[in-house]
Amino acid sequence: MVGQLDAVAASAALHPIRPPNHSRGLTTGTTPTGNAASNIHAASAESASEFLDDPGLLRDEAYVNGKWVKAKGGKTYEVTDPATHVVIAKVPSMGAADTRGAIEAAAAAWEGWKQKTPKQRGDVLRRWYDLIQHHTMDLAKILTLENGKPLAESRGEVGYGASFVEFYAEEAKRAYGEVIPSPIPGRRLVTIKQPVGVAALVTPWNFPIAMITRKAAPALAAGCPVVIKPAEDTPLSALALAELAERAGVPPGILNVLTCPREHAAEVGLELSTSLNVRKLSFTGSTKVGKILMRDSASTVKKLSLELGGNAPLIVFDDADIENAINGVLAAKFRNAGQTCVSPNRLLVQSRIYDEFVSTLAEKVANLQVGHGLQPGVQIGPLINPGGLEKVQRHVHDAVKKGAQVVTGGDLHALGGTFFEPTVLGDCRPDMLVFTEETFGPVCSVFKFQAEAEAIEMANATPFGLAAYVFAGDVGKGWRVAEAIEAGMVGVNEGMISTAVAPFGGVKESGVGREGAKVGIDEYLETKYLCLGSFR
Ligand SMILES: NC(=O)c1ccc[n+]([C@@H]2O[C@H](COP(=O)([O-])OP(=O)(O)OC[C@H]3O[C@@H](n4cnc5c(N)ncnc54)[C@H](O)[C@@H]3O)[C@@H](O)[C@H]2O)c1
Ligand SMILES: O=CCCC(=O)O
Repeated sequence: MVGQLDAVAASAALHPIRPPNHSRGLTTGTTPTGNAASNIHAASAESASEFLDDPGLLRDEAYVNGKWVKAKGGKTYEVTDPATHVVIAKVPSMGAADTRGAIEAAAAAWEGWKQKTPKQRGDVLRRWYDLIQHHTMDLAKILTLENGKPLAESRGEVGYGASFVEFYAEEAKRAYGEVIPSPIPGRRLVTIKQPVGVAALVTPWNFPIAMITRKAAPALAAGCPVVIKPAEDTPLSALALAELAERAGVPPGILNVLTCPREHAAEVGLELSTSLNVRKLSFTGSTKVGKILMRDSASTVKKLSLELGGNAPLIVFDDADIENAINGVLAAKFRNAGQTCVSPNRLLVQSRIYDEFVSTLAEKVANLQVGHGLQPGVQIGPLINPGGLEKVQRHVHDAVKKGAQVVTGGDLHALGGTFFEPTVLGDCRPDMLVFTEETFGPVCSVFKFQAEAEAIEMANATPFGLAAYVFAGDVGKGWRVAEAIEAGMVGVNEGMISTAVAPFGGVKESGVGREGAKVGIDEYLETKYLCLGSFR
């Protein structure tokens, strides 16, 4: 089946980096240096069968109703390695008609899945979890190949993604209802939880495994079939997950994966959001697309979860443990080269420690190793695509033009392509794009503040409210500021806050609903109230 895919997948990792044409001339400094990274020979394998322990995980067809299928029109589109721009696979270019087919399959399969006991569904999820864990290394390689993040990070993401499957395998059994004391004699009032129905899951490229499992695991546990539309850049991780779901015994029609290029995303999204058969839509991605899906879903009044963009503040008070704060920044900011929705976007540092903080941070940032994610020791991979690079360049350019100081980095990396230098910008101000928009790249923008109230005001001066971070020696102050910040999640003296057992989500234009934790399964359940009369 894999055929040609074997060769391209492996050769991608052996290919020199080439700059995308339109990355030239966008920065204030040097332009890409062509194949300066021609020393990248990250994979020693000659073919995917050597590259992967289990080549069967590399699928180049979509998965609908328990079958591996092509697009109805027979067309495909190319998936590329963002580090080399080499084509690593061609997958079905699906559209509205394919989407309708997948929704119908899911709707038809629903009854059988709903009728299984929660324990039976949990057992299937447990097998899926075991398989994901068993194939960690292969899944991580596929992830790095299509997303670009360092292999160690990909392994971390596979573990993180698997933890949602494990959590909801257990949680399936705990979808409890309630017995409500009746205010009227002779009645008994109870609630039961029931699966909402077919769930459409639209996911981004930055965490191609974890963003799927964070949605699919609670949906399946609750008794909902899913139709997954992964991001166009990273369909291979989704297809590998579907392969493992099939092996785990997920019945036909219960988990479907549609692949489509960016130009078909709107028609697929419209079909998912307007279909009467789809009763739940869960989306992770930009606020712009989230608003479109929210608007279109109104026509069928769907249950919605939206995990959208952020613009996280990270506040460092002058009594903070500076080393801990810098480690927090490094951990939170540079995950996936800064392309993480909870990455701190605005570092707000109190004036007394500002200079020391900026110079120590810049020293560490300058030492981060940039390269192909499959190369040992690499800490920062490429940006996902030329569009992502252009945004980072535009933000840095705007900041410098308005008076920011480039303390380290600030330009395209010598590797060329979509690699950008890990950067620290000092003297940033609120009129800059780095303050008003999410940069989504390896850029630390540092702002100075004098007083606590000013820091809170700056932190909240955004329509977004996903994550925030506070570093303070005085725990009372850390708590007080955490309460005052408008965000769904706050790390206090901690930069790594994500875990399957805690609720993940935002306020304001960062979204609605929560994923993970025990509340995550409620997003796929309806509460039904039963009033039993005639009790004597
Ligand atoms: N809150 C979170 O949990 C979270 C997680 C990851 C990314 N994000 C946000 O996502 C953004 C970057 O990711 P992105 O570029 O993939 O976002 P995006 O919104 O462009 O794409 C996300 C998904 O939506 C699809 N899509 C695009 N247009 C669509 C349409 N009209 N209808 C239906 N689907 C459509 C894409 O194909 C992809 O699968 C950032 O703003 C980031 O903060 C948020
Ligand atoms: O980028 C979005 C998800 C990141 C996370 O779950 O920590």
